[in-house]
This record gives sequence, structure tokens and C-alpha cells, in this order.
Amino acid sequence: MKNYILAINPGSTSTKVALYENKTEIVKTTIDHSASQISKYNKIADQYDMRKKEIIKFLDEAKFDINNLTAVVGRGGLLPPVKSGAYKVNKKMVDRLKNNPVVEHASNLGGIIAFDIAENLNIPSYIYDSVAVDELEDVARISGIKGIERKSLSHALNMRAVAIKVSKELNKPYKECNIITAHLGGGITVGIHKKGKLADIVSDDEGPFSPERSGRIPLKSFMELCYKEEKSLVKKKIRGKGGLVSYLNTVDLRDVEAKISNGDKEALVVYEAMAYQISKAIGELSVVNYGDIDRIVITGGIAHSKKFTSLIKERVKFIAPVVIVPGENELESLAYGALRVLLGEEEDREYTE
Ligand SMILES: Nc1ncnc2c1ncn2[C@@H]1O[C@H](COP(=O)(O)OP(=O)(O)O)[C@@H](O)[C@H]1O
Ligand SMILES: CCCC(=O)OP(=O)(O)O
Repeated sequence: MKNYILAINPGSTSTKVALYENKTEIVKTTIDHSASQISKYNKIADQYDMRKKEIIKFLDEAKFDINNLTAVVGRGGLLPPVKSGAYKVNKKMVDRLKNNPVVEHASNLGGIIAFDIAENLNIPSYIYDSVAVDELEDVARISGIKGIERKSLSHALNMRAVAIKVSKELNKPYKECNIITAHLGGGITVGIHKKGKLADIVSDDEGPFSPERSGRIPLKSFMELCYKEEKSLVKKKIRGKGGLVSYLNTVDLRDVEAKISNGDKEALVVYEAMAYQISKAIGELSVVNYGDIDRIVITGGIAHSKKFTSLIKERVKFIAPVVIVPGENELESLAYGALRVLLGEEEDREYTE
């Protein structure tokens, strides 16, 4: 039986979208949204109509009759904590994502657009391995200030997909593996999968800086900054204008590597510091399972750089063998997840919050 699945992954400046016939990708694209197009909207959720139109245009251009779709799946957003796997999108979820998301984030649009397209066609829509997947152990939730709980907001979709892939290569069920994954993109999350559960994470809120995010910064200095500057500016400094871009004016690691080749000493130390901080996060998570780790996996766009991954590998290989899985397969992970549900191989959940 042919299942046609539309997978949607909204990012801050683009919407990645692909059409699958069962496991085969038929067509895929990245729709870029200019800064002027995006800046018209006060809230991320308000962009859904504009992005949906672009997706419909993409299907038209691919000469695909939308009425043939079997399901739509979107990258899941900033909901209250959810389990891993598939959730059917319902009105309650859409309302939460539109009107009261835990945090404003482009992925909130995934569920909203998927629902909107699917409802008109009377077919199901899903989110899969949302950024809000929360499998933290209780001990990992304590922050150090009563009333502030550590949150599990992460690149769960790609991290779980690569951890499952590596477990297959080990010929061991994911549920029996202990794997640390470092997703290195514009944002960074390092996570530990302990016997098939994302038991703890170190994200670019609390750990290493990333191309566009500050990561953990000294608390007292940060507190002073908060008193000195407006909230929106501080927010931009930690997400969007933090990390590599704050030091070197680029979010592109390839630019940084070019600067280093041209003898730029500051670029070199910042580059090494990013690898150093990522390695520290991996070390930190290795103790979650008392050092018993099957593999460390480095993934995301940055994992294309052998020069960069080597810096990390040298520091962490004493913990476990290091595997490099460059890039991310988020669209494929979304589509395959939805397909497993359609084929009855996996159950979807009902969102009730
Ligand atoms: N071949 C490469 N060598 C070094 N860095 C790369 C390469 N390809 C992509 N990157 C870097 O990966 C980062 C983006 O990763 P990506 O996973 O695409 O992030 P996102 O999906 O968050 O935009 C950028 O810093 C980019 O420069
Ligand atoms: C909110 C955690 C996931 C995340 O930061 O995703 P992006 O890097 O895609 O913004």
C-alpha cells in the first residue's frame, strides 16, 4: 500500500519540507524566509499561514495532488513535557502551540501547519520526537534553586534517530544501549540515552556555546547584564547573537575555519573553546551512567568538519568509542515515525495537557 507522507520542519529562517512515498523520498526542499518576511510577525505562531502557503506551492510545483496525502507530520514544538515518539495533533495541542507555548520557537509551527493541512483533507497529522521530549530522571531535574526546575528541551528528533541507528550498527536493541549524542548545529544539545531513555541533557542553555547561542555564562556577570539591558536584548545575546557569532561575527563554522587558515588567532581560540566546552558536556553526561557508555555519537551540520570533530574525539575517546554521523535526517525521521504509526508498528499518543 502506498502512503504519502508530508514532513515539515520549520526553522527560524527556513521551512524544510519533504514528500515521502512510504520510505522513499519523492521530493524535498528548503524554503528560505527572508528577514523582512519574518519580521512582519509579532509571534512565531502568526507565521503559519504564510509558511503553509509556501508548502502548498511547493507541492503544486512538484505536481503532486495534495488529495493523495495519507498523513502530515511536523517537528513538534515547545509543549509541556511529552513522551518520545508520535503524538496525534489535536485542537488542544494547536491551541497550546498557538496561544501559550512554553517558549516561542519555530518548531511550534510544525504541529500547527501539519494540523491545518491535514484537517482540510480529513487525514491524520502528527508530531514526532518533539523538542519537549522529557525522559529526565528525577535527580536530573534539580537545578539548585527551589522553584526553578531543569527542563528537557532538546534536539530529541535527530539525537534519538542517530542513537537508534548506532544501536542497530552495534546489533543491540536501543533499549539496552547507553549512548551519548552531541547534536552540533546552529544550536547544540548533548544528551545521554540510558537504556533507551533520554535520561539527561546539556543544552546550549546550560552547557557549551554554539554558533548562535551563548551557552552557560558566569552567573554573576549575567545577572549584571540583565539589570543593565532590556530583556529582548539579553534574550538575543543568549539565543541568536551569542556564541561563535558574538566573537567572530559569523554562525558558519566554515568561515571560522577559513579565518584560522588565514592566521586569525582569536578565531582559533574560540574554535578550540567550542570543542572544549562540548567535550566537557560529554564528560559531564558520562557520569550519569557511571562511565558505562557504549558509544559517543557526534552529529549535526558541524560534524561534517573532521578538523572540529577530531578536537572533541581526542578529549573524550577515553570514555567510549566515538562515531561521527554528519548532518541531520530530521525530515526522514519525521516521515519514518509517521509511517510506523500508519503501519501499526508503533502507537501514537493523544495529547491531553
Ligand atoms: N562541511 C562543513 N564543515 C564545517 N561546518 C559545517 C559544514 N557544513 C555545515 N557546517 C556548520 O554546521 C552548522 C549548521 O548546522 P545545521 O545542522 O545545518 O544547523 P541548523 O539545522 O541548526 O541550522 C553551521 O555552523 C555550519 O557552518
Ligand atoms: C529548544 C531546543 C531545540 C532547539 O534549540 O532547536 P533549534 O536549534 O532547531 O532551534
